[in-house]
Amino acid sequence: MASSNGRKASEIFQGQALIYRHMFAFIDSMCLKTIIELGIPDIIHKHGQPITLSELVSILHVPPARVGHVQSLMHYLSHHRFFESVRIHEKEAYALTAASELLVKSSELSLAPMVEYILDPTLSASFHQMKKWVYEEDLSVFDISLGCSLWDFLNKNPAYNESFNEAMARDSQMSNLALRDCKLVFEGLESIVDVGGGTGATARMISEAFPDLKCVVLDRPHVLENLSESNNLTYVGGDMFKSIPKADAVLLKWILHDWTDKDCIKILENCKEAISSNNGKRGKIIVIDMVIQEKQDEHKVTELKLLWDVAMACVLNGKERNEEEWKKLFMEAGFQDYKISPLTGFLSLIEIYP
Ligand SMILES: C[S@@+](CC[C@H](N)C(=O)[O-])C[C@H]1O[C@@H](n2cnc3c(N)ncnc32)[C@H](O)[C@@H]1O
Ligand SMILES: C/C=C/c1ccc(O)c(OC)c1
Repeated sequence: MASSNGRKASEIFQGQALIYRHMFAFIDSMCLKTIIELGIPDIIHKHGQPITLSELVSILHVPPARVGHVQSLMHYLSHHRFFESVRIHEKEAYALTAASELLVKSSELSLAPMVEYILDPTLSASFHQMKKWVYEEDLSVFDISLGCSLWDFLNKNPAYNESFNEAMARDSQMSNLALRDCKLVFEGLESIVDVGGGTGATARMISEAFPDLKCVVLDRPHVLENLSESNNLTYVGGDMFKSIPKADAVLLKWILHDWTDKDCIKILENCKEAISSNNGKRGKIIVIDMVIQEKQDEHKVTELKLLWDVAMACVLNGKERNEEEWKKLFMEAGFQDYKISPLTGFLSLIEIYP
């Protein structure tokens, strides 16, 4: 059977399925948010073994009439590997997977604060402004819906500021898992400044792994309130567009994807200035960010990187870049050479040399 436009019906139905998948993608987000709010990963974790539906709904005090709905939620999320469905004593039970272990709030690696931050209704509702955003030069979806940039919004709202910083720190804990093995990257350095280093989750790990390396975190003053310094870890409030403390190396983790090419070049020039006066030693910039590699990467990995690209474009007019785009930035900022290495599943580590 062919339709009037000549496509096979089966192809048309695939198109329909793709539309329905994307139409309901926000319900994926809400399912994720809901299991965190209900504390289901925490309950299974505390249970110490796979939990049956009846045990789960009893702990949650779910009214009998709603048990079937909780089952639907668990069935759907098990299909997506947030839970593993196993049988114990002839009954279906749910176990944690690698993904839901990361949603246990007490876990050192919990990403629950990241999900809660991203899915806050005020922030996520801003994405309804994407049509306007296409036409408004220079405005982010936040500029349109909240009347100010993300950074100004965070400055004005301490609760959001704290939630954002916590979300970013959680991501840094994750990349620390890989970064702590990159000893060669930090070898020979006497000092490093983590520009836009947030509350210092990355710098703290580096300062502990390298007790002789002097680590400085530069960030907006609002981010740095009430943080405790150590022997080799200090915090400086400031603006990376104005000046960056001098050091042998500069770390930029998840900074450049927040900014336009023009802003990135300014930041990189300031970084170059910061590493310029270390007694003839060859300093470097260490960038941790995504590199879009459509040819090498698995389809799913590229899908995630391209989704981040759209997200960063919406929230900050930023972007994720492919190697060519990165190279262009580095050369325009006056650097000679760079080396890209894989870090986590989707973040790369790029060393840039003057
Ligand atoms: C996406 S977060 C990344 C934080 C941290 N590097 C990480 O990966 O977890 C970007 C950081 O840049 C900081 N930032 C934004 N504008 C800045 C500026 N003008 N000077 C210094 N830091 C800035 C923000 O406060 C925030 O901590
Ligand atoms: C809703 C805003 C989220 C957000 C903003 C800036 C970032 O760099 C980021 O990635 C880690 C996420």
